[in-house]
Amino acid sequence: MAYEYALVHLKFTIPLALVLTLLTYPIITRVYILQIASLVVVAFLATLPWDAYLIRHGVWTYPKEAIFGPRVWGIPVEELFFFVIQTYITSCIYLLLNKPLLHPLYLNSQRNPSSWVRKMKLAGQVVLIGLTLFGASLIYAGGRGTYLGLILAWASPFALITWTVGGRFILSLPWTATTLPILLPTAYLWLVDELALGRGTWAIQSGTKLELCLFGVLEIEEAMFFLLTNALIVFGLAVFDQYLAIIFVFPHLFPAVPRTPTPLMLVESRLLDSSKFDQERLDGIEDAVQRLRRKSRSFYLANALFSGRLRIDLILLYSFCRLADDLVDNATSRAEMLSWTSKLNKFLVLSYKNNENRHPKRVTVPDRPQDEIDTYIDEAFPDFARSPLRLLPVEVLPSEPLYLLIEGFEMDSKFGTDKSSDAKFPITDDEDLRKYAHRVAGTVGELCVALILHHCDPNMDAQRKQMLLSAACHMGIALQYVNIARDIVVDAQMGRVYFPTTWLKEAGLTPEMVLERPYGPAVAGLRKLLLRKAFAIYKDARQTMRLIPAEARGPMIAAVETYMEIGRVVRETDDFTLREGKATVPTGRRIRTALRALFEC
Ligand SMILES: CC(C)=CCC/C(C)=C/CC/C(C)=C/CC/C(C)=C/[C@@H]1[C@@H](COP(=O)(O)OP(=O)(O)O)[C@]1(C)CC/C=C(\C)CC/C=C(\C)CCC=C(C)C
Repeated sequence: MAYEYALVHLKFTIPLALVLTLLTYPIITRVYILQIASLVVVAFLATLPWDAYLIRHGVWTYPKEAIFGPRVWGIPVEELFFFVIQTYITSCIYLLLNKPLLHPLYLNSQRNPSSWVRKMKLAGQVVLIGLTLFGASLIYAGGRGTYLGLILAWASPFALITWTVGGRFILSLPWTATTLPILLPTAYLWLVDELALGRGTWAIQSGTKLELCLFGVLEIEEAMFFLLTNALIVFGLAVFDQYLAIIFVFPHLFPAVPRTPTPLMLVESRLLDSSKFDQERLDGIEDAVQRLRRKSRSFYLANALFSGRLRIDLILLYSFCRLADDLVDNATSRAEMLSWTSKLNKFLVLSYKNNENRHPKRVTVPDRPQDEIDTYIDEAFPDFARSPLRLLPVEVLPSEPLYLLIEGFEMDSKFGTDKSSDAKFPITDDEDLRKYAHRVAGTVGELCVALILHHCDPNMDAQRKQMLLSAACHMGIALQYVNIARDIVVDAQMGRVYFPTTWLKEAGLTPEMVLERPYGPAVAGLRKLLLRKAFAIYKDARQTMRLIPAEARGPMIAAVETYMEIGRVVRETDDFTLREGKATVPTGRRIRTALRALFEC
């Protein structure tokens, strides 16, 4: 029996902790490890004296034969371990449920809280003050309310502090990010507690408890203990995430953020007046996330795997790329296409010419004077284009790939031009195809790597950096080939045929024939040829992804693999189905692909 309590850990808490470790391992970051570690220390120090008091006053008792002996301040080491493992379990569940969220999007409640948020925050404070006073009164009265009083009088003040500091943010998060990570571990630990109480592993001394059970032999006080302590853990993590979100999302407030924000930065973030928040930036990031969600399931899923400022900058880069591509694709004439590419080029010229000017302005507060670039954006672009342009992180992106990206769109503008010129189908041979793919996608890979290096390893040696940039460029080409292979029908409807004219000739086709009938055995053969090339390029570049800095490696591999899965689906899909338009990867397969990528990297 000496190991009865230890067996509770071996059977119930440690296995769950191991499973959660496996699940969170691919997405956990250094920042999050520090968050959990800090919380474990706080939980340990806050619980130790309280626990020792309960044991010294006989509220909690442990049969000698249930524990294997060593105690700290009279607390069995198995109990001390419980503080740690409960905090760890609840923290991992919180991480898994919060990872998909981009926490900066929930900062609006700091500056413009809804009346509901205000009222609920106040209500929470009133309830927690009430619980504290009620707990104190139960302790004062002594007797059967003692245990419940000790729980309430100890946990409620800590909950009141975290709720006061983070209540608006907590209330603005989805309930799946706050209530669920409280209830799931609480329910699990209720069951564990009920079993342990039933087996006599530990006991609550009669005369100190209300003799009420939630179910079975689970005392109401024990149920309240686990509910309140898990709420404390989640509130604490949410407060951390609130301050981290402020640090990561406002470069004008925190221009240089180390890979792990310092405690001083967290304090600065806490003391910041929310009037200094750049609301235009928050709204622009929200707009970018919606654009990502609407336009790319692959990259929307993958983006959730990234963290910190890198995640935000990748979303902003995507938003710019997608905006530029849509402006050109939605144009109704070549002249309009070229008008957009010309305006985008001028935007880049102004941004990079004024980069030094832009840089200070980009880091100033939102009421910055309209500068040359902002004025140009307002004059030359529609409303929906303004935030993707304004928020492009030009200060950390090389300009050349962006200019080449626009050149790629200029190649798109040649499709469908006047019948006489052969420019009607600008992809005449393999070289044109490769050049086009390099411009619209290889450049994107280079830009992604530039962001990764800036945020994760700014001092990477030149040779390794060059290897990454080259591989990223090739990987972008591979993804573009997949995109073309999938979108033959869709592209034909836009008057575009990306198969090189030389390929078509060899297959006995002309571009006009593909426009007329973008399916059938000959087209399927060309699609297979293009996918073979895509996977050959992918295979070479894929090896180099191991050089990506660790915290971005898994997520980036997941982004690439979920996109290449489109190519695998297209390879498996019969021509008739493809005729109906884009082949898509079922969400479950997409998620499995991303998880496999995360666990294999
Ligand atoms: C996680 C995250 C948010 C990543 C963002 C990646 C990014 C910035 C993508 C922008 C893609 C884009 C819209 C480019 C404009 C031109 C275009 C449309 C290119 C085609 C993309 C398709 O995007 P989307 O899914 O929105 O459109 P469809 O629904 O498919 O029509 C392309 C297929 C090219 C995409 C190319 C890349 C994302 C670069 C790939 C390379 C890397 C990520 C680098 C990998 C690193 C190494 C070392 C190999």
